[in-house]
Amino acid sequence: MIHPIRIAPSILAADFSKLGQEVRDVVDAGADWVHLDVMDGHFVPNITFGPDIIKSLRPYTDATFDCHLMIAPADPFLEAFAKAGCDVLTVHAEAGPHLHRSLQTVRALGKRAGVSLNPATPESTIEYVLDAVDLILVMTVNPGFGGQKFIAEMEEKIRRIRAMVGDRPIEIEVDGGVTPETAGAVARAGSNVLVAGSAVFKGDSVAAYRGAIAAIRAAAETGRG
Ligand SMILES: O=C(CO)[C@@H](O)[C@H](O)COP(=O)(O)O
Ligand SMILES: [Fe+2]
Repeated sequence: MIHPIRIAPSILAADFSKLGQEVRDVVDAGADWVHLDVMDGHFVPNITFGPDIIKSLRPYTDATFDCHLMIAPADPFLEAFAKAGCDVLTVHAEAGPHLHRSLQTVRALGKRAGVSLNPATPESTIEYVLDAVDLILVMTVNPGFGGQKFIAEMEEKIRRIRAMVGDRPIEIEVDGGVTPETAGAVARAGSNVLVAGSAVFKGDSVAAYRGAIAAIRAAAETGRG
């Protein structure tokens, strides 16, 4: 199944003193989804925000809220993130021993279930949960921080995941170091949702956000062929 290219700016790189406005601006600038990086200082060495902040951002746009949960355990918090207005809830395969249960819980909450793999985690980890998954997020940096360098070895992993998914209607997302320079390769390998934090928010105006999103989208469309 061919999904559209979607650009999902990560507000991790936005100005935290005016997050609502940043969300509105980046959607006005052409973002398809808004990527929300939730970090707990335990699963990853950084802390960001939780469901209350996400709830406060919800009125600023109708765009899909793509919630990347870098927390362990995740299960006790899934309902709170669902109620906060997240549309996609992605848990890390490494975050707990009962991945299938986490994914079932997300779907039971009426949300799309995502699973994320750290760079060192092989795609075989998710082979037996594919029918419980709506989205696979391939980390192309080690999670925890924005502005890191894209790990090129992940292109092969995306390709293998694309083949493993087959005809299932699963979206493949890439996250970390995505720029107009790397977008073509990840789209060619088979991903369709491209997260970009610093590449978008390094701009200082809505016009700059629009230019960056358009450049990433154009590179992805060209790469996909
Ligand atoms: O999940 C993460 C980091 O853990 C990402 O979503 C980053 O926020 C992406 O930032 P850039 O690499 O695009 O600057
Ligand atoms: Fe992320």
